[in-house]
Amino acid sequence: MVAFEAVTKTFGGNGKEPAFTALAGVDFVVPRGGISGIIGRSGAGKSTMIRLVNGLERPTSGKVVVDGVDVGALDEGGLRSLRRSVGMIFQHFNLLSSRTAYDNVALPLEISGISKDDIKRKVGPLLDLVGLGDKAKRYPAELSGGQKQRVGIARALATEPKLLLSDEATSALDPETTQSILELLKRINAELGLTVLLITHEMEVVKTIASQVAVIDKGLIVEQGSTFDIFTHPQHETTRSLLSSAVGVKLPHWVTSGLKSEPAAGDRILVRLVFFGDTAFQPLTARLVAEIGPDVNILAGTIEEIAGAPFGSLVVSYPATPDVLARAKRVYDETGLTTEVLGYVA
Ligand SMILES: Nc1ncnc2c1ncn2[C@@H]1O[C@H](COP(=O)(O)OP(=O)(O)OP(=O)(O)O)[C@@H](O)[C@H]1O
Repeated sequence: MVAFEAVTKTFGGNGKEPAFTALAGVDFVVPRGGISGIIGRSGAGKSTMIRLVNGLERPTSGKVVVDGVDVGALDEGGLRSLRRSVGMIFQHFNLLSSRTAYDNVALPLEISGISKDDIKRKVGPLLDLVGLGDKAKRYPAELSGGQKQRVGIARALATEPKLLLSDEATSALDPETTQSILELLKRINAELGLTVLLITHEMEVVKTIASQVAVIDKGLIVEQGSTFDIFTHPQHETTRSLLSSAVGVKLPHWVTSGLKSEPAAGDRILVRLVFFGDTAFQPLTARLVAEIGPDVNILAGTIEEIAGAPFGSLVVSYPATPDVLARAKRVYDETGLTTEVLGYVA
């Protein structure tokens, strides 16, 4: 649906200031009908990517292709029709405060020259779809953040786009409202078959709804793939650091403060066990205890859902003696459990 082909984008460079490279050669494909995420820190180049998709910027080199069309080569008329087929939602909703929810949703249809009757036929069902059928006459000031974003979503859908771009759409919302907006986006994606491309700095957002993700750092995609793979096997340092607060268990300070990289006699080993796929459904802790004996401590654990699949992580400790270590290894080898040695404690 969208393809970035060796895209670079530099800003400035024609006056006294040197040119700034916002995108340094990006290759990225957004499959049709899916939900894809681009995640990165502030200034990484996320918004620039979105602005290249809807033609607000042109690439310095390379191509951005949307639904078979080279966006950089479009004239004004071409850009207008592109923008009708690409909906957009924003962090701060961008609603007109002088217009009711109904009139905000109607705006893109008015601009397209659609008759009042046809607008009426469209706006009502759109407000129903986003759960605001009873708020048509409310002004933005009378709506909560989540409700405003629902109006934003209905407005973005008014021109029946094939692609929905979401620029930090949940960043200004509390966690509960964020979840409800993400659920709505998921439903729209499934019911309308709309392709969704979202940019965010929040791993939670990607984890909840995106089936594939690209991690951008200083204008380069450093890692991309299925959300589950990226979350469970992050390769790049930026991904690991973005993930650290979103996935897996946090060890208590009293554990981390005493952690050593080499064992001394009598120490215990701390191991993170990661469960996913087939291993998520096996009674592995019982097996571990049966094999090692009762001296297995569970220090922390969680099971969460990543892109719809279960992912568990459990931190255990047991004596770091050769005999126990060999028995534990046998369990891991036989079950295919993924493990990571975190260190040793006295
Ligand atoms: N029009 C512009 N002129 C000059 N520099 C720009 C322009 N637009 C973006 N940049 C620079 O390009 C870099 C990438 O910006 P971009 O807005 O794409 O980042 P981002 O990942 O979306 O960050 P944020 O999450 O903070 O919005 C930043 O350093 C920014 O200052």
